[in-house]
Amino acid sequence: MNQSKEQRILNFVLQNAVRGDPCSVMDTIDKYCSQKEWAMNVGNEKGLILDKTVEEANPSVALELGTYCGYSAVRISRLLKAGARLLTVEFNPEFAAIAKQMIEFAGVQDKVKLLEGPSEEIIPQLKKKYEVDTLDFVFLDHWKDRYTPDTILLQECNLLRKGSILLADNIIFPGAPDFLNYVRKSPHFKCTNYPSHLEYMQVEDAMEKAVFLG
Ligand SMILES: CNc1ncnc2c1ncn2[C@@H]1O[C@H](/C=C/CNC(=O)c2cc(-c3ccc(F)cc3)cc(O)c2O)[C@H](F)[C@H]1O
Ligand SMILES: [Mg+2]
Repeated sequence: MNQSKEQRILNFVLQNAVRGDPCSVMDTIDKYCSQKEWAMNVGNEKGLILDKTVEEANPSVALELGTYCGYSAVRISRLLKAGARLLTVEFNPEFAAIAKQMIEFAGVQDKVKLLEGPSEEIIPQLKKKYEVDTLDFVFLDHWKDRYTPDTILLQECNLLRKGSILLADNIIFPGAPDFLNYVRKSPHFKCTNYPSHLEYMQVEDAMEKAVFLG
């Protein structure tokens, strides 16, 4: 049975990256996906915007929606302070299995909890089952039409506090127009746009930061 692209990416990391070195894992994925097979990792250009936003948030508890191969889970968790944790949500079992191995190879498994299942089911469980009080940082990078319903669900579940920072990928390409509308029109969010480019391509893209005002 021939391998998936995601399996090929993982194998390339296992054979070429340095075990326990998150930057080496990120660089190796970026090398493979820019030279051999494109994949929807946030990449290094938008990754720098992600880094700066994580550093600004300095989260104790961070949430990622859409783990995929684990590139941004490694990227985010490498910046977390001692005792801080990232909860990352992925409902595709193949992707979850790849991401789990990627996270362990990078040596960040003690900071990352991969939650397998749909975000709409997991978000309502975060307080009771995963002992979350509120979220300091949320990275949205899953299906683009789910950004808005999940942002509303996070509020309904009382998971955001004054100053919680949301960062959304792919605002231009593939685009998340309803999310952009929702957060920019809402009196509960202060929004900032960060123009960038689609990962590994010279196509315009952007990220949107939305700070919850309470
Ligand atoms: C809905 N609830 C979910 N719960 C848990 N895991 C989920 C859920 N929904 C999806 N997942 C999981 O999250 C991931 C989904 C990522 C989607 N990302 C993209 O589509 C995406 C697409 C492009 C793109 C650009 C140009 C082009 F020509 C083609 C594609 C670029 C990007 O940076 C993206 O992020 C994963 F696949 C899915 O199982
Ligand atoms: Mg993306």
